[in-house]
Amino acid sequence: MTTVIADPLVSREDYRSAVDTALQACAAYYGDGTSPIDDAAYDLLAARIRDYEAGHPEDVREDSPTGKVGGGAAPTGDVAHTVPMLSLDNVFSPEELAKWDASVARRLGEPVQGGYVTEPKLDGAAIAARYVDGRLTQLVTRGDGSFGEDVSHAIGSIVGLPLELDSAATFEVRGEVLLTREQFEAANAIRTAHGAKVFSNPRNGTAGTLRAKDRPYVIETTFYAYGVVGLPGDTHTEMMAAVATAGVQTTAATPVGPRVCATVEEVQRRVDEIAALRAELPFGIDGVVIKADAVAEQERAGFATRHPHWATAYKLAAAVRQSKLLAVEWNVGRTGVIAPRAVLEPVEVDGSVVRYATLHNPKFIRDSGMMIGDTVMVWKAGDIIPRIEAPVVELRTGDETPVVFPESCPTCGGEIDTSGERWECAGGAGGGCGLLAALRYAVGRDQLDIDGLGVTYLEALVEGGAVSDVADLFGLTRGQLVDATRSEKRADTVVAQIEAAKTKPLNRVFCALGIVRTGRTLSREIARHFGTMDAIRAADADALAAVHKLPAANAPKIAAHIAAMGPVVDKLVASGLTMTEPSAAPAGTPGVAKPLDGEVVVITGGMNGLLAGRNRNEMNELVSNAGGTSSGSVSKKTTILVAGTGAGSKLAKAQELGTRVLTEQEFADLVADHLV
Ligand SMILES: NC(=O)c1ccc[n+]([C@@H]2O[C@H](COP(=O)([O-])OP(=O)(O)OC[C@H]3O[C@@H](n4cnc5c(N)ncnc54)[C@H](O)[C@@H]3O)[C@@H](O)[C@H]2O)c1
Ligand SMILES: [Zn+2]
Repeated sequence: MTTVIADPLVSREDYRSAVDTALQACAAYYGDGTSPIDDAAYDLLAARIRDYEAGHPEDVREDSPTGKVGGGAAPTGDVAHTVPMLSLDNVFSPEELAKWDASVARRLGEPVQGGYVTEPKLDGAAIAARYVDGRLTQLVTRGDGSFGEDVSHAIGSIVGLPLELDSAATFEVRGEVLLTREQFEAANAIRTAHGAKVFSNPRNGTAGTLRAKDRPYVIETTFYAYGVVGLPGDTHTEMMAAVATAGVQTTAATPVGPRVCATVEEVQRRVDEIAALRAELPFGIDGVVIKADAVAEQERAGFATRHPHWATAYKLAAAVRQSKLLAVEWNVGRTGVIAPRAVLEPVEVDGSVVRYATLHNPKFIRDSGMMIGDTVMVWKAGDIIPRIEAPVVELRTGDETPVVFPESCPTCGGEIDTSGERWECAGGAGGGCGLLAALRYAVGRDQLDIDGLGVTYLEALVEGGAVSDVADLFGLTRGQLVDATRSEKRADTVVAQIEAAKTKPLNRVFCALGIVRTGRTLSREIARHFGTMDAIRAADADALAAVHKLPAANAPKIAAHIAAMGPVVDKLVASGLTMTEPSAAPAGTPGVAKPLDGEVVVITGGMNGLLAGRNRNEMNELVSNAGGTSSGSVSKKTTILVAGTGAGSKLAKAQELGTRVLTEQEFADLVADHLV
């Protein structure tokens, strides 16, 4: 594909190559919707071609797109249209609108008497839907205006086009098939799940979807009627009302639905109104269509080859433009989410200059296959944040480079939690950029177990400023919790859970601090080793390195983080949390003998009876409290295997090695003193 020529065409070669480019663009645009150039680029190209042709009539190619529906290159089928399906003329300003109004008056020999009806110019694909005796029998694309393709395979997947009407009417309704913003999101999720390329914008997705056969999945689209052949009526308005009565969807119920205007000034006001509503609509529009309402006046005004004289499209600023992806920035939000943002070559979209677009999350970047240097289509969704979806791979030059993903938090340099779709800073636990992640961890079942505080509620508390570290959870009032959870009942649950959290042993409290390089197991070891929070805080790196299982290399980082958390710990102490470990065996003091001293225990299968409902971590905690060491896999070192229900390969292995096997009941008896 040659690139678009920005300068006027001077040579015959330039002209011929411009026509080739335009034809290829049209074939792709009306075909599977994958045109590599945006509408503004196409319109410029088409204007250059028109200008050249005006000055060089002898050079005009027969297949030139000028004056043809679909540029003469849209895929056409073999279904003849009952009445031609035409394109629309354009106006871009109040002056041009006034001129157009004057041209209609000239053709009529007097100003329009029946008024103009304004409708949204829906941005999808035109289609004719044929109802015979009340049943939807055939769908036909616009094609070249005279012949279209049969796309009846799409019947049943288009909202707004019922399979059967209430009456046995026979008529052909015309309108636009489109993907609403919601359907677009759903479509791309389905495409991603099937390993297919995401659609770059709703319009592209519609064209591709309509003509695609044999897809292993169904993509739902929406239809809005804007014309009808075969229903009686003296005005466009009356006929569209009849379409709606028959049960086919029109735009009447949308905020931008049809309105009859007596004067061209009134039309202009409605255009401005629709332009202002554009961003909030559930579907994309690229203009306002203005039609003489009276059928008699339409007939008198007549048709050009490509468009009717009695209608025009007032184009709004382009909502989809192409640009280049210059870089990807990674920003850490207040809740610790590390969000990618596209830096774009500045481009005007829907009337404003766009420099950045959202990229949602790392998975989105991977799924779209985007590279730095790629050409991308930029558009505005319902919100005003500009978006890009997929790169135009046809325009790659080979100089594109992969997007680089961060390996540490761009703000604090801490670790990144990449386990979810959204990446989060896991570095600054207890505050800073990882706050939300830290809080979620702290309230987890294996830490403070305040599971009534789901992420949404935590977010609300953080956003509202009520919580800025883990300790703040213990200062929350019932009122604040009612506000955050929007429920008295939920708030009471949380109040009780917060109260219960105060009785959790030191290992849980320590674990909730989210100290770097420590997890549940190490938190238990540390709590057991030191016995009290004071002793932990007094420990230096060397003292920490003496803890069982704690790698000496990590000790300095852990010590530093514990020190940094001092103020939070002070607040926790003040709130009355437990700062001692019941089963602690402080170094040097000979502990009381415990049932699992020296044992290496593997737990497998589901727990019942006295142990019912304990998850793996709680079982490990129990083993640890009873003096043993737990392990995840059976080896020669294993001394006890606890076989719960459904124990499988681990049990077989233990039997093979001659390891002592205990039932859950036997194990429960053994550690009975430590069951709480
Ligand atoms: N990017 C590309 O490669 C490329 C190629 C070809 C054309 N285009 C773009 O397509 C446009 C011209 O194409 P066109 O002739 O298909 O369409 P058009 O924009 O000139 O308008 C005609 C179409 O508008 C639609 N429409 C929506 N709402 C309507 C309503 N209420 N009443 C009547 N019609 C309504 C219908 O589908 C109808 O076929 C230009 O904007 C051009 O830039 C782009
Ligand atoms: Zn961070």
